[in-house]
Amino acid sequence: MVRIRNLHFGYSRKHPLFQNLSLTLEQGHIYGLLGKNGAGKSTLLKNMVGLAFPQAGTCEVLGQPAAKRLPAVLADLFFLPEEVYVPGVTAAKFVAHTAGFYPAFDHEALARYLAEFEVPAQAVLPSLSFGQQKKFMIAFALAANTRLLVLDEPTNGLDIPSKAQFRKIVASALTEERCLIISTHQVRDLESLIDTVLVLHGRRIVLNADLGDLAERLTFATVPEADATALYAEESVRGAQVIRPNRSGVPGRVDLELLFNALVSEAPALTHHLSTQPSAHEPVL
Ligand SMILES: Nc1ncnc2c1ncn2[C@@H]1O[C@H](COP(=O)(O)OP(=O)(O)OP(=O)(O)O)[C@@H](O)[C@H]1O
Repeated sequence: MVRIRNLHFGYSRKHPLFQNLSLTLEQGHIYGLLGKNGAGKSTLLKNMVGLAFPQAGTCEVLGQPAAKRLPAVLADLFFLPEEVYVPGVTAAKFVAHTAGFYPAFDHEALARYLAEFEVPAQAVLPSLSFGQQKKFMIAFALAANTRLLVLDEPTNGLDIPSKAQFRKIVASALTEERCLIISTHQVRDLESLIDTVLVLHGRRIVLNADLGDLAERLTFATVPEADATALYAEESVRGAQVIRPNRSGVPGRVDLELLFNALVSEAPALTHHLSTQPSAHEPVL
């Protein structure tokens, strides 16, 4: 679906955002792209959808260079930016004018998603609240039924019930043929939704791991005091939050926020554990 090799990119030559960044994304998965503010999540997504061009290396989407923006690729790819723009027309008119660009567009699914999100289907789009506009565009993006769907910070601006509706709708829209990439810095919004976590840090992808695999390798706990078994520890009001090797092999819950903090603080014991422990999956680091 997406194949990036040795990508170099920066808005100025002096300050590269990515250096030798490589990443492969497959169909049938929901990827969560995590990174600190300014790490370059949106920019990486823009490279994938052909809105920013590699300075070196390659970025292929659906087997074609993303930068070529071939019509056949664009018909099978939907990118929803963080800031949504809606024209001054009704939802019905927007759909009538735009759905035709996506041959697999599913009108019934759109009606279902809008009902779930409680967005009035007949509204003039700019008269909707910002959150409602965003929900309308998320529903449209999912209904476009493209094989590749790229959502940049989709949960920003959504209220608490809408975030749960979002997770339910997105989970229902995944098929074996589709690949969804969702960027966020609000880790908890995606915890129960994604199956693979990508962490962008220090100009490259420092983690590309299946959540089930991580749950088999690591345990996450809050303990009175961290000891030498901890791969990473963080003080909290309730004690020390620790990541340890999972010696039992029984998968538990992955605390994405703690894992993210550990990775961006470049905890050497964790990095070593993840890069050396045997796994049924590809090496994660
Ligand atoms: N069009 C642009 N021209 C110049 N610099 C840019 C442009 N877009 C982004 N940048 C810079 O590139 C860096 C990465 O920005 P980007 O929006 O990709 O990060 P992000 O990880 O998505 O951040 P956030 O989590 O805050 O949304 C930032 O320092 C930003 O200022």
